[in-house]
Amino acid sequence: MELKCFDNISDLDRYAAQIFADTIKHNPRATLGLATGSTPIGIYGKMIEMYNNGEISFKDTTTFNLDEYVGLSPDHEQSYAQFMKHHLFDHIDLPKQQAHLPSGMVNDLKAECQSYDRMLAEQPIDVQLLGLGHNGHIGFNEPDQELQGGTHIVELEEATRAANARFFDTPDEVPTKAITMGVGSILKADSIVLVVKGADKANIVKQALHGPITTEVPASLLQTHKNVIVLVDREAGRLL
Ligand SMILES: N[C@@H]1[C@@H](O)[C@H](O)[C@@H](COP(=O)(O)O)O[C@@H]1O
Repeated sequence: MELKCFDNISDLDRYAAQIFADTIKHNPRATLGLATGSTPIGIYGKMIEMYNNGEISFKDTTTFNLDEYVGLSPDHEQSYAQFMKHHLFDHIDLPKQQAHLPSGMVNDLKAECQSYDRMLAEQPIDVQLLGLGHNGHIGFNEPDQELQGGTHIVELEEATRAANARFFDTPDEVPTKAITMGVGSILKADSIVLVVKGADKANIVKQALHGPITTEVPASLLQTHKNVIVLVDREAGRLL
């Protein structure tokens, strides 16, 4: 695992975006694993700048997002589908049919999980972007006695719902379930970029990187991957 600590958030965001840009330059047909949450917003901003400068094009890339809420339509303002449109997809040349998010709106969620896994198997992820939940979750893989390998439906922890309530009008509106890529699928990515920002994540990032490998801290399983780069700001990195 490689660790890089940044004094300046803009430098961190540029560094992360450059990893994705380099991947696309090396292979214009690359498959990118994308994440939501507040952490990647600045990174997407830098990717858009690079696209606008003519440095990169997404026209032949494929993207897979980690997760989506169950019960929110892709038009809902707080759906991850809207998040991605707003923060990245509407500003770049990625063809719509090459941008994949699991759907939390279909009747047969089990079939949706299987179909997402099939697509992931056909187009393995070259580089996966990850944020970190306060409880150590990655995607929406919550701490548990066991973790699932493939895409599955998860019951969100109250703490996770509370953390994400800031994006909704009222806390009750935060969905109770999500569909998420499993830890197994995340670990299949060729390389992983874990980004952690803010003092409130200092403790959990320390546990994830230096604590025991345990399903109770899903991000700790990243210690088993051969090619992970961890980018932290000064506050998040203060205990490392
Ligand atoms: N499912 C997402 C995760 O993919 C994300 O990493 C996490 C942290 O979010 P933030 O970056 O806003 O702290 O929140 C959500 O629960």
